[in-house]
Order: sequence, then structure tokens, then C-alpha cells
Amino acid sequence: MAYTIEITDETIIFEINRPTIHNAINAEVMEGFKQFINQIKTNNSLKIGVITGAGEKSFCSGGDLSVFHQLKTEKESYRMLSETAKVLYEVATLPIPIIALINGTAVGGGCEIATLCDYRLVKKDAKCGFIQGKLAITSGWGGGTYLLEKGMRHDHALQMLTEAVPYPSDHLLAIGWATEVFEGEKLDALQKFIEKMIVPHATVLQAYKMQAIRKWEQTKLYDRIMEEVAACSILWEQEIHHDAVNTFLKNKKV
Ligand SMILES: CC[C@@H](C(=O)O)C(=O)SCCNC(=O)CCNC(=O)[C@H](O)C(C)(C)COP(=O)(O)OP(=O)(O)OC[C@H]1O[C@@H](n2cnc3c(N)ncnc32)[C@H](O)[C@@H]1OP(=O)(O)O
Repeated sequence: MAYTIEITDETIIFEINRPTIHNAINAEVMEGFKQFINQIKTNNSLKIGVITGAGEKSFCSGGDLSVFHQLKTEKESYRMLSETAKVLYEVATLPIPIIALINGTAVGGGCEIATLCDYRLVKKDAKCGFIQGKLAITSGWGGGTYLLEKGMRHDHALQMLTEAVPYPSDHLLAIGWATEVFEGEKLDALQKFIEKMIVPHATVLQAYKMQAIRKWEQTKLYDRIMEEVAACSILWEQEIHHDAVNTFLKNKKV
């Protein structure tokens, strides 16, 4: 199974389970996200949602390049990117706080998923970044739009997108992307982080999340994400992108 979903008391944890390829996202993982969404929407007693990755190395390395590299044209990539972005928008706008429990590397689409969450708890030795620029594309699942929406300094956010490198955790904290940096077991860090916020009734947590969601609806966040998707699809079709992915996939076989 490419993912697991576990409910403990009032917390639901979605874990991407493809550690041998750094928890890269494929269609099965996306089905898992749909299950996660459904469970939260149909269980009013849940207070906190958590997204994490299996193993010690990675949170998520983005789209599974061996699968997505088969998509060549603007139209083909737009279909995949928009379908994924739509599901991820549902995750971002879930009615309870969502925490990215970043147990290791989060790059590409993995960094986008972390960014759309309400909180990012980052393991001390983890590195995270929008490395899509190295593949001659931009973020294509809404991540750039979420980043510019999350209250970080504009220059720090734009720098993170354009430098296209993974940053160490102390820098992620300094620029305001990481909520907290933790050492040790991820579940211990999670428990410590949520111990106060889990005390109020679920309806209180939901009411506060709705305040953020209303703002996003009024500022047409979804439409802006779809514009990001469309712009990424145009870049995706270019030879330079396919060459960069080829290089990555070839290197791994050496
Ligand atoms: C498609 C949407 C788009 C978006 O909108 O954002 C994207 O997400 S584009 C994808 C962006 N992601 C990447 O470019 C990440 C690529 N991976 C890496 O840079 C590195 O693998 C790593 C995550 C930094 C880890 O490096 P390292 O510790 O040196 O491990 P390896 O590179 O040897 O990886 C082991 C194994 O895993 C395979 N792998 C890793 N990431 C992916 C991926 N995203 N898709 C497919 N496969 C991936 C890697 O190829 C190795 O395979 P083997 O050589 O067969 O063992």
C-alpha cells in the first residue's frame, strides 16, 4: 500500500508509504489523499489532520518522475497537474488544522504539499525546497500560490521559489516557512505540538479554520492556483524540461 491512514483519538495521520523512492507521489497516493479528505469530512470528532512520510529519509520528493515523465504535452501535463491541484486544494481547505510532520526531505511537489498545510514541523536534519526550477518548470500543484499566501515575507518567499534549492531547517525557521524544528521521534514532537490546541472543542478549531478558508475563497485562491497550473503546463512541454528529467532518471541508473 502506498499510504496508510491512522486515527488515534482526535487525530488522523496520513502517511505516504513509498520510502524507497523518497515517498514520491503516484496515482495510488492521490487516492489516499481522497480517502483522507473523505474521512475528515465525515467524522466530526476529528480535531487535527497530519501528513507525513514513511521512513527516516524523506517527507516527499514530489511527483513520481518515472510516471509523470510520460506526459509530454501541455495538454497532458495540465490534466495531471490540475487534477492533483484540485485534490490538494481540498486538503488545504479541510475544516480542521492540517500539520505537515516533515520527517525528512521535502522537495518539488513534496514541498508544495508541506506548504499548503497550516503548520510545518520540520525535523532538524531535513532539507526542503521548491527545486522545480532545476527541472525548468515552476511549481504546478499550487505550491507557489500557497507560499505567497502564507504570510511569509514576500522577498523570502520569492527567493525560495527562484533559488530552487533545498534549505536546511534552521534557514526554513528563520524565513518563517517552518513553524517549529524538532529533534528525536516525530510522533513525540507531534504530541508536544498539539497538546494545547487539541483541548478546545472540535467546533472551535473548525470555526477558526473557516476564517482562513473564507479569506481564501474571497481572494479566489482556487482560481489563482489553476492559473499557476496552466503556466506550469506551458513550461512542461518545453524540451529543456524533458531533458532535465531525462538526466535525473538516467543518473539514477548509473
Ligand atoms: C510532478 C509535479 C511537480 C510539481 O508540481 O512540483 C514535481 O513534483 S516535479 C518532481 C520534483 N522532484 C524531484 O525532482 C526530486 C527528485 N529526487 C531527488 O532530487 C533526490 O532523489 C532526493 C529526493 C533529493 C534524494 O536524493 P538521494 O538521497 O541521493 O536518493 P536518490 O536520488 O538516490 O533516490 C533513491 C531512489 O529514489 C528515486 N526517486 C527519488 N525521487 C523520485 C521522484 N520524485 N520520482 C521518481 N523517483 C524518485 C531515485 O531515482 C532513486 O531511484 P533508484 O536509482 O532506482 O534507486
